[in-house]
Amino acid sequence: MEKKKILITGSNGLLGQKLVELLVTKPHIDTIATARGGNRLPFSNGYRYIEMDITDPQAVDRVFGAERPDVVIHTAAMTNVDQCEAEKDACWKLNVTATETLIAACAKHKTFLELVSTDFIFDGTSGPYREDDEPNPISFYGWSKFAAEKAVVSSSIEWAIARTVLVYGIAHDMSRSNIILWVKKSLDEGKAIKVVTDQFRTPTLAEDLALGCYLIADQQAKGIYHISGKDFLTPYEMALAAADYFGLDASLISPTDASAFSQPARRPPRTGFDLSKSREVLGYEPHSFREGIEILAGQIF
Ligand SMILES: NC(=O)C1=CN([C@@H]2O[C@H](COP(=O)(O)OP(=O)(O)OC[C@H]3O[C@@H](n4cnc5c(N)ncnc54)[C@H](OP(=O)(O)O)[C@@H]3O)[C@@H](O)[C@H]2O)C=CC1
Ligand SMILES: Cc1cn([C@H]2C[C@H](O)[C@@H](COP(=O)(O)OP(=O)(O)O[C@H]3O[C@@H](C)C(=O)[C@@H](O)[C@H]3O)O2)c(=O)[nH]c1=O
Repeated sequence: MEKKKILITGSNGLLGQKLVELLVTKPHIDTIATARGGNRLPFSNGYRYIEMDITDPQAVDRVFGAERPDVVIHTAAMTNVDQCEAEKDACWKLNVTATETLIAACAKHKTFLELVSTDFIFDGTSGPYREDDEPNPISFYGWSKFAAEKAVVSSSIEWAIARTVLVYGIAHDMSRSNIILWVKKSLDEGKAIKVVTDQFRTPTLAEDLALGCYLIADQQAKGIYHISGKDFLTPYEMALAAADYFGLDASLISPTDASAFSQPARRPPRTGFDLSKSREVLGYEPHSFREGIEILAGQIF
C-alpha cells in the first residue's frame, strides 16, 4: 500500500518533536522532519531529517520538489509572544511570509497544508471559544497567526487549521520553557513566584496536540479544529496543581493579576476551547490536566 508522506516544519520544537515521535509509530506514514539548523531529536530511526529554513523560498522549493509530500503539518513559528511584540518584522517574516511560501509550494505540488494556530487570535472576552467564533487579536503575535490563517483560508489549496492553547510538556534541547516546567524549576530552587488568577486557559499536553494534529493529517480533514486540553483553569490553579503533584512548597506561589503582572504584549484574559467539533469529527479526546502532568513527570525522571 502506498504510504502517506507527511512533512513537518519546525520538527525541533516542542510540538514538532512529539509529532515525529508519534508518526514513526505509524507504518502507513512516511515521515519527513524538517527544521532550521541541525536535527535536535535524540533518535534518528523511523524518519528522515532534512534541514529546511522556511524563510528561505529556495530551500522550501528544493525540498518540496524532491519530496513531494502529501501533507505538511506546519508547526514552525516565532512563539515568544513578547518577542513578537518587540521584533514585529521578524515575527511577520516567520509567522506570515514563510506560511505564504509554504502555501505556494503546496499549490505547486498539490500538498494538503495543516497550519497550527492559537487561541491568541481571539480577544479573550468570551472564552471558551468554538471554531466559528469571531477572531479579534490583541497582540502582534495573535495578529501574525490570524494573518497566516487568512492566507491559508483564501488560498486554492486543501487545508486545515489546528488551533491550540498554552502547550505544556518536555522535549529535548527545547528553545523555550512552558508553564509546568517553569513552576517546577522555580519551586525546586525555592524561588517565590507570582501567578495570574485572571487569565483562563485550557492548557494542552504536547502529546495530545500531536495526536490531534495527526488525526487531522491522516484523515486530511478540512477546516478549522480546536485541539486543546479539556480543563478550564487559571495559571494560578495550574501552578498549584503542579506543586501538589510534585510535592513542592505551594506557599512559594502567590496569586497576582494583570494589574500587577505586566508583560510587553497583552494576553487575552479568557480563552480556552470548546472541543465539541474535534471530538465529534476527529474522535479527539485529551488527557486531564492532572494526567498530563503525570505523563510529563514520567519523562523527567
Ligand atoms: N506553545 C504554545 O503554548 C502554543 C503554540 N501554538 C502554536 O503551535 C506551534 C508549535 O508551537 P511550539 O512547538 O510550542 O513552539 P516551539 O517554539 O517549541 O517550536 C517552534 C519551532 O519553530 C522553529 N523555527 C523557527 N524559525 C524557523 C525557520 N525559519 N524555519 C524552520 N523552523 C523554524 C524553531 O526552531 P528553533 O528551535 O531552532 O528556534 C522551533 O523549534 C506554533 O505554530 C505556535 O504558534 C499555539 C498555541 C499555544
Ligand atoms: C512568566 C509568568 C507567567 N505567568 C502566566 C501567564 C501566562 O498565562 C502563563 C504562561 O506564561 P507565558 O507568558 O510564557 O505564556 P504565553 O506567552 O502567554 O503563552 C502563549 O504562547 C503562545 C505561543 C500561544 O500561542 C498562547 O496560546 C500561549 O500559550 O503563565 C504568570 O502568571 N507569572 C509569571 O511570572
